[in-house]
Amino acid sequence: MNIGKVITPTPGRGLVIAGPCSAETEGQVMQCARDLAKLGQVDLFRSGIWKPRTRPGSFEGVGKEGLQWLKRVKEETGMNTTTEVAKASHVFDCLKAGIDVLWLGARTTVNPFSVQEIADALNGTDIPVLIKNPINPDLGLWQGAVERIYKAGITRIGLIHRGFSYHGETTYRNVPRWQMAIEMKRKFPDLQMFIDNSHICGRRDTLHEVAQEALNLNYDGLMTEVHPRPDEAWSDAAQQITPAVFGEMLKNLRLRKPTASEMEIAPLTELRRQIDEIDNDLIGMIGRRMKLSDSIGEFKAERNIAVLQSDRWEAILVKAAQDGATHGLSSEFMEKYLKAIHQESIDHQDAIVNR
Ligand SMILES: C=C(O[C@@H]1C=C(C(=O)O)C=C[C@H]1O)C(=O)O
Repeated sequence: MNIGKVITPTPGRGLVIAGPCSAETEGQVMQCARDLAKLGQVDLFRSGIWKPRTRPGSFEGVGKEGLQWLKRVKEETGMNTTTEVAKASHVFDCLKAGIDVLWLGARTTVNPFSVQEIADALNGTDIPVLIKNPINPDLGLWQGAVERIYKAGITRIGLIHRGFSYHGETTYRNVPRWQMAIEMKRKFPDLQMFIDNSHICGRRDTLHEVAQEALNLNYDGLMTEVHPRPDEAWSDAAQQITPAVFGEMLKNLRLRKPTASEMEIAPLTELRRQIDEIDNDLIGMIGRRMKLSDSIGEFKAERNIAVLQSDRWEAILVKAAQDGATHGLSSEFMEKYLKAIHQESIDHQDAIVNR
């Protein structure tokens, strides 16, 4: 793949996409745009024109009319503009109105029919496209959307990480699952990656820390929802902030260098060698552990005993959580690590008892 940048990087600072969740009135859009333009750091002004809402009856966007407001934003402030498209007619309307960048929302990425419809509508154009992750943590859908848009001839594509829907207690509106984004960066190293901290957080007080985490992970920039009067916003009020608060946040974020010169990172060579050695030892030890599990599997096979032994497993989990804590390992990590080991151990024994 030969993919170009959606936004040309500005040395020394991260890229910034900002604007209200929804375009509500011309006045609201223009006020937000003027205040954001004053910050002098906004590369792309965002605003939802068509809003995919979970249930009917809530504000579903102003529609086509709002595109003219975005046009005015560009004329008056010089900022490029972007909005979400969810079907072919949206694409045509945006192209006609001179919108600079389009984005596919999470509810679109999740549906290959919709993505293909948009890809077909884009064919023959060269407008840049940003693709949000799908609602559910399915990397294939995110990857598939990139491939469909690329096949339509679009050569400037970027990714927006907006987190994943999660059923259960969490402090996030959409859990980040950073590993999913790291994996997408591995698959598509040329694509710019933006953090949509607004949709991950769903609230104002954690926006900064999530944006900073993304910069620590070498993201190219952020997309944040900014509203002149957040509390009065017609959609997603709880996660929007004023242009002034946003400006403060930008000031306090620290951009990290992607890497450093060979000479500067030379001291890491020895530490990395030691890590390689430990990884090697760990793999060897896990292999040995599986051999013991195989022997237990043989024993169970002979006597027709169940593979899963819940009491033993529970005892291992409890002890490991304590041991892990004494070595500074989080209980979340210990649990994930042991579950992976346990599953491999079960798979080994299954192969034996099913023989
Ligand atoms: C190895 C055993 O079989 C299973 C695998 C376990 C493990 O890998 O630690 C623990 C309990 C069992 O669910 C066992 O019974 O001890």
